[in-house]
Amino acid sequence: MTTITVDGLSKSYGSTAVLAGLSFTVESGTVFGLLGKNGAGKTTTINVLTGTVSADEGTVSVLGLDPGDHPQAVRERIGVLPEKESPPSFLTPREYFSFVGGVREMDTDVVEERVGEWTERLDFAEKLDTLCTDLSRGQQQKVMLTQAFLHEPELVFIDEPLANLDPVIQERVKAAIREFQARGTTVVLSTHHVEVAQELCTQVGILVDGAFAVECDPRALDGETLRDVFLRAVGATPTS
Ligand SMILES: Nc1ncnc2c1ncn2[C@@H]1O[C@H](COP(=O)(O)OP(=O)(O)OP(=O)(O)O)[C@@H](O)[C@H]1O
Repeated sequence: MTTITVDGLSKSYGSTAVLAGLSFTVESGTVFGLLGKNGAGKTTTINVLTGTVSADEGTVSVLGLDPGDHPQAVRERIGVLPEKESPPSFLTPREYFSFVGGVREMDTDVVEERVGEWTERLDFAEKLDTLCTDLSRGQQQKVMLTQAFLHEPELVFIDEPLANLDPVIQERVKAAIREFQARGTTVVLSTHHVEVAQELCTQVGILVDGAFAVECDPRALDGETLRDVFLRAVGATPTS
């Protein structure tokens, strides 16, 4: 089943063309990696797919819906961890998850059970009643990851999943992403960590000049690393 279809997507901010005829599809159960240099348009692509930024041209379908026409319906069915986002400073993680569970119309015992699973997985149970403003950057990232997966959506968008996390927790997040993928969840992640993308993703697209210069399955590279493919795609010379 196809979860995302993008056809001829273009987006400019004023005179700055960011996306120019971007086309791709994402099948269900894929971990799709969006790669590209700073400013290549990864966040813009995610924003269009999640209905927070409108497309100038092209057609976009997410879970069978056009996020430009039905942003709320799309957002109800997806999980998102946006770039540079922090949990509300004035709430504790427990209060925030309760709020998110309410918006997601989840039963309180289901929220509690999932929060229990995630706090154990990411090792932050002792911080559940600390104001988010007093959490470290990594602890805030743990809270944001938890909220993105809390309602176990069929599609999750994550901008830099491993940002600020220590190596132990990074491994646990990777394991969680693989576990959700095995259950059929589709994950779209944007990252600068090409080694992580090579490890986790079943499909990647490298954005150059507003479209994918390369689209590949990083598990099927012929004796090359994804880093080499990336450097070549963006016009830099791979190191040996
Ligand atoms: N709201 C906006 N108004 C004007 N320009 C914007 C806006 N949002 C993004 N841009 C510009 O669009 C381009 C693409 O930005 P975007 O955040 O999508 O890139 P990115 O690939 O996610 O970058 P990075 O890897 O640095 O996070 C950049 O040149 C950015 O300055």
